[in-house]
Amino acid sequence: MTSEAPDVGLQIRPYELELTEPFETAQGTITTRRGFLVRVDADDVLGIGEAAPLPGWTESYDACQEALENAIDVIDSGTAAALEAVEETPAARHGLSLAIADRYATKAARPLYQYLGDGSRVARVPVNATVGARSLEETVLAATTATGRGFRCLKLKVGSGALEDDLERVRRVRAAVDEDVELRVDANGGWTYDEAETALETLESSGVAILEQPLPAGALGGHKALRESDYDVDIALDEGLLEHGVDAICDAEAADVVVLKPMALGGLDVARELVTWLTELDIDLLVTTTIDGVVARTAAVHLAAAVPDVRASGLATGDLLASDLGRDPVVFEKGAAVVPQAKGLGIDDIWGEP
Ligand SMILES: O=C(O)CCC(=O)C1=CC=C[C@@H](O)[C@@H]1C(=O)O
Ligand SMILES: [Mg+2]
Repeated sequence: MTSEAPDVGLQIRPYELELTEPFETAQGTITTRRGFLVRVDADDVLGIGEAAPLPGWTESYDACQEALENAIDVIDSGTAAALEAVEETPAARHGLSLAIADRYATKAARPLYQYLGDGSRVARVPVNATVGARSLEETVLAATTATGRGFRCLKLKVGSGALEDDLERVRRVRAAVDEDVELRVDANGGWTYDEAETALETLESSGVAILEQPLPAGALGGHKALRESDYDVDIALDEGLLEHGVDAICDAEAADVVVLKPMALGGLDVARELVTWLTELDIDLLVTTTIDGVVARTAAVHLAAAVPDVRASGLATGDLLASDLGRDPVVFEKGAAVVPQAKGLGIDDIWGEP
C-alpha cells in the first residue's frame, strides 16, 4: 500500500506591532516589529508559525515576503519544496518550519518542546528581564521593577553611550537589587577591546555573570583574549554565532556561552542541531528572541525547554510590545517561564476564521 502525502495549504498574513517605547541597543533602536504569521494546514490539522525579519539580524521584510510567496507557489509539490524556497532567508524559514513543526506536534498531541527534545517533561525555564540602554534613573527603575515582579536575572544593554555611564548604570543596579540577582550586560558589539577590558574590572566587582557580545561580530580573536584575561565574567557570543557559525567559534575558543536566536538562525530545527553540538562541547547555551510576537516568543520558550541546563534566557520580551498577535500562553513566575503543556505551541485562535 502506498501512502499519499496530504494536500498542504500554506498562507501568510502580514502584521505590524509597535513597541511600548523605543528599545535602544548599540546596534540601533527598535521601535516597530513587522513580519508575517504563517499558517499550514493538512488533514484538518493547523500549524502556526511567525516570520519576524529584523534588519541587521535576518533578511529584510521584502526578502522575507518574497521567499514566503515563493514557498506558497510550490507548496503543491510538498513541504520539502516549500522549505527549499526559504532556505536562504532565516526569518522566513523560521516561520514556515515552525508552522510545520507546530502542526506535527499538534497532530501527535504533544507539546512542541517534547517533540524537539528528549520527550521528558519540563515545567519551567529560567528567564532574564531585558533592560534597554536608558538613563541611569530609568535603568535602576526598570531593574527594581523587574526584580519586584520576581525576575532573578537582569540583562542590561550597554555600548551605545559613554563607557563610564554604562559602568555607573551597572554599579547602581548592583546596589539596588538583591545580591543573588544575576546581572548580565549586552554590548551588541559596541565596545573596543580596550573598553571591554576596562569594563571587565567593574563588571567582575559588580558580580556581572555574562558579558554578551562586547566586540564586533568579526572579532573572534578579541573575544578569546577577553576570555583569557583574569576576570571571572563569562563571554557570550550572539551576533558572532550568526556571522561565523559554531565551528569557527569553537575553533577560536571565543565563547563561554552561546546565544541562540532561533528566528535568526533559520528555525527551531536548526537551533536544535546546534544545541546537540554545543552541549557535547560543554559550551553553555541560552535562548533569546528578536522581540517578536507571541508565536515566535512561545516557540523560543519551547526551544529553551528542550535545551539541557539552559541558562536564564531572554524570553520575557512580550512586555516590550504595545500589542500582540494573540493571547500569550506563557506565564512568568518567580523568574521562570511556565512552559505550555498543551499540544503543539499551545497557541489557539490566532488566525481567526479562515
Ligand atoms: O536577550 C534578551 O534579553 C532579549 C532580546 C534582546 O536582547 C535582543 C533582541 C533584539 C535585538 C538585539 O539587540 C537583542 C540582543 O542582542 O540580544
Ligand atoms: Mg545580544
